[in-house]
Amino acid sequence: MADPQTPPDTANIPSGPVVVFDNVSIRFDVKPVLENISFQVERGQQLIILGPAGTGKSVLLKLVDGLLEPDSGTITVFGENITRMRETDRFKLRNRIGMVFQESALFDSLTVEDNVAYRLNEERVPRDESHRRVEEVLNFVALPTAISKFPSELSGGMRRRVSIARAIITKPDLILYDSPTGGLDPITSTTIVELVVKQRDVSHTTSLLITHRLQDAFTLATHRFNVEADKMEPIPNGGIEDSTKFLVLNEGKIVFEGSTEELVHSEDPWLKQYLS
Ligand SMILES: Nc1ncnc2c1ncn2[C@@H]1O[C@H](COP(=O)(O)OP(=O)(O)OP(=O)(O)O)[C@@H](O)[C@H]1O
Repeated sequence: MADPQTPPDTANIPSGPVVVFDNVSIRFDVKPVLENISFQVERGQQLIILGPAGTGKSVLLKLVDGLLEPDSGTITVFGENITRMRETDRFKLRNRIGMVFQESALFDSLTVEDNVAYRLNEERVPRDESHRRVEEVLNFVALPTAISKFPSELSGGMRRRVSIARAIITKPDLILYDSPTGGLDPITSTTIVELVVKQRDVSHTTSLLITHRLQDAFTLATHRFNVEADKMEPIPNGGIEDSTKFLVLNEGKIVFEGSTEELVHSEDPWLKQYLS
């Protein structure tokens, strides 16, 4: 690879939005989960998805990754309509997307190295190259000594780092984070948020990120990664990261879409209550 610190090669991404939902609906049995959802994510943007439990946030990410198909509407990713795509094409598309699943979703029987190299092994990348890339990416997530360990030997925060390493090893054009800080204590959560900010600011990868912690969402929106100092810092003068946008879902519908400033100044009573 693919030094994880260099920006992805975006030459093969057509210009225009990276993700477009046009009037997308999905139901399970008779239960509507997402209804008439339309939004788009521009290249280099970070879309933070908020909303109460069970409102369809994870389903939305799975639709982007082609793991679920909508009942109606159209989803375009990298300029391609993925709505009724053949599985082989969908597989190729997924190779360009890094997914950080809820609760890490590591394979317990595989070492950290084999978890992180999973996609490289699928692509039959030679073992020495794969090993080098795993080392690089584990350095990026500040976990170089965990390479031979099994997930059960790691803390929750370390497992989350491994999961991020696995998602970024292919240098994806799009990263989907499903609750990367879910279930972690506040201090560990901040270290994971710092890693997400680092990945965002070093590589400028487009991303969608679900979080239940409003504090994490606002940290993402108000901080940047200082490469020289190798740490996250607040944007000076109360600045806002302007590539950050918010989407708030409630009961399967979009109740807010816009910038950080628009979110915090919204007069919508439900939103004010949710954010309080
Ligand atoms: N494969 C599935 N089959 C049936 N129902 C499903 C499936 N996936 C999700 N659901 C249902 O869809 C609804 C939305 O689920 P989803 O996981 O997207 O919510 P969420 O907003 O991510 O919730 P949380 O914040 O708790 O993670 C829930 O009622 C869930 O039970």
